[in-house]
Amino acid sequence: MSTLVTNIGELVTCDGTGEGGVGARADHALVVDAGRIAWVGPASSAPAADAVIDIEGRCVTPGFVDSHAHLVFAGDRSTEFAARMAGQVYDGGGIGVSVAATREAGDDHLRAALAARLAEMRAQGTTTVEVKSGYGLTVADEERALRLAAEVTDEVTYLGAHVVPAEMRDDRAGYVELVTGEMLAACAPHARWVDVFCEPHSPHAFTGEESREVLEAGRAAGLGLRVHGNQLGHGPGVQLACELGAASVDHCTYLSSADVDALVGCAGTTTATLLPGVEFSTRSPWPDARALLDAGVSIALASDCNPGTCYSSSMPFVIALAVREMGLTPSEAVVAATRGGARALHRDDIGRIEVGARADLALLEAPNHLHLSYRAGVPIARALEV
Ligand SMILES: N=CN[C@@H](CCC(=O)O)C(=O)O
Ligand SMILES: [Zn+2]
Repeated sequence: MSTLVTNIGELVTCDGTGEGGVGARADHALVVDAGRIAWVGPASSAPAADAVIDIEGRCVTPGFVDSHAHLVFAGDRSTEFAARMAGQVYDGGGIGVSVAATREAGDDHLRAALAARLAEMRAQGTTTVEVKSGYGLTVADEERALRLAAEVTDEVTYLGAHVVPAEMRDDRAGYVELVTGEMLAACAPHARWVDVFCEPHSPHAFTGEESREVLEAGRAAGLGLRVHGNQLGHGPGVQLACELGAASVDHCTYLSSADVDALVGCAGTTTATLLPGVEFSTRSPWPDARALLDAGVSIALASDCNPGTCYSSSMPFVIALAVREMGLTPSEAVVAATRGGARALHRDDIGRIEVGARADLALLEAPNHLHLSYRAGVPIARALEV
């Protein structure tokens, strides 16, 4: 069955044309057939279809592609957030609190919590989300998290190397061996990606050499690579991600000029995924997204929704922060949250509204996409059901 979506005041195609590549078109329409975009053009020349949706002059964008989220967890760390707002520094230690609560939780509880978080995201315009494990850290608990994640998304990431769990603190090498051996074997069948928290500034996370072991083992098991890098200070994460051909290196809060050069050099493969909700929730410095874009780095914006460093699932919030604090124009921020996220997942069927792409759409209660940052905090975006 075909559906004509018409009377779109502004259609944001993210097709690479126009300011920031946003490809905004006035008075457009599109046709959806079998879940794909079958036609795009001026509303006045739209073909007939089996059904019609009148958008009444509002704005339609690609659904947001949230390429970094940790959604399988139990427990609450709001007091940790409050302590940080009072000056406490984040070092990854709180992850252990979520690990303990998640191990305790039953499958039904975790499944329901995951579904609620996904519904919250969809209600704010997100139509694709990557989901990581990382709060289990035993073979059975990591396998369970990935199995649950695979029930709701194709973008599933094995993050057994989130931190060294408390019970193995005195045997880091043993934990890396587990992550790259038995745990990987149990988890790889459920996952598309492997990720590692490469952070020498955290006593809980992994060094550059440990991270390399994790990534190389994941790649040998057929997984694509992602890296948490350069979050808490300067470090090897970005260089490692570029060297190994990771799809994405995420955070990039502290970058040297050599890191930026490396990201420019690997922009065809590796996207720098910026997570401004984390800078907001940890009182960290803002990455200079403007400088990265001007240098030729491939950038994306994602929520990093997680119980520790950013318990916000809102891509509009991320867009507003990137505009207000990181130097992106409103158009560039929308592109980074859609087509940029798709690039970070090595996908070209999402994040854009062009013939052949998936019909994953967001509707704005607004005449144009500038309102996403102009009306920060107002719930104007939602996924459009076609
Ligand atoms: N930095 C590592 N992992 C998460 C935080 C996890 C947590 O604190 O629970 C992040 O992306 O910021
Ligand atoms: Zn993360």
